[in-house]
Amino acid sequence: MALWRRKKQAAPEEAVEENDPGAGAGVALQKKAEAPVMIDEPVSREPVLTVRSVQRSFQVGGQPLHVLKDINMELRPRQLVMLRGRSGSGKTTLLNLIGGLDQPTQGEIHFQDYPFHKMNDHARTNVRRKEMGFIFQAFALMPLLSAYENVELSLRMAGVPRGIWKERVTECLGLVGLAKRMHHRPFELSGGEQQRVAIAKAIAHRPKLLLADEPTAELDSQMAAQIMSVFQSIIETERVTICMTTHDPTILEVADHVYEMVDGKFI
Ligand SMILES: Nc1ncnc2c1ncn2[C@@H]1O[C@H](COP(=O)(O)OP(=O)(O)OP(=O)(O)O)[C@@H](O)[C@H]1O
Repeated sequence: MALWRRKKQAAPEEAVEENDPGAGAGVALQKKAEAPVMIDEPVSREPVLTVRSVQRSFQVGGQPLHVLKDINMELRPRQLVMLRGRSGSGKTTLLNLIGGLDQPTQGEIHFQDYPFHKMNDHARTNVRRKEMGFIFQAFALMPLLSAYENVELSLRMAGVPRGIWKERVTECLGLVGLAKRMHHRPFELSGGEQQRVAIAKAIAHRPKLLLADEPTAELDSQMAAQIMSVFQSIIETERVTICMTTHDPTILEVADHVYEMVDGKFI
């Protein structure tokens, strides 16, 4: 049974919760090839992000360690792109560059019209706050705040006017199927539910690009499928592009593109 169908555009609340592991429903991800055609506004062909001839080295014990070697890639509007590779292959290093958290040793990174490779920390931080969402360990949920307050915090940080917080927080928690868990704190939620709050938090300020580092790593296969279903859903409803790292071969089928990384290069 498909977990979520684009044609129907069901409320994701319904889509996720009908597949609650407790309900015994089977979880099957919707393959890209089977996606029904939607009548919608045209999607721009301009890349959201371009990576050109990027290298990243670190000095370790006085010697250069070449972690990324001539990386070229593109992220297009409303794509779900996965970076796959063994531990230590360089996925997180690349995601950090894409997100403007770090800069390349050589090469160019363009996020929309912003040349990240030339911009200073402050300028990249400003772009990141407004235009990007992160699902990284370092941007984890605040343990003492409820799901609602966690999402609200990200709107506050992004400088979104207070008057629209309530509506947007409620909307985002609904999008990830957590309308009924709004006032729970992280420890009162399952691992998959916590990850869904992290998604709501990352998309609340309407970023163009959502970056996720191993978003399914701690989850069982059914919960991982739910997270991928939420990603498919928000690509449509929020018109966001998603780039994520993964080790998990079972979720690759929902990607628009998979970049396979070995020893700092794409193969
Ligand atoms: N700041 C740094 N200084 C020195 N070496 C680093 C630094 N950051 C990453 N590395 C090295 O770069 C290599 C790639 O690390 P990275 O975290 O990108 O791999 P990964 O593919 O994300 O691995 P995992 O799947 O385990 O998270 C590793 O050998 C790591 O030790």
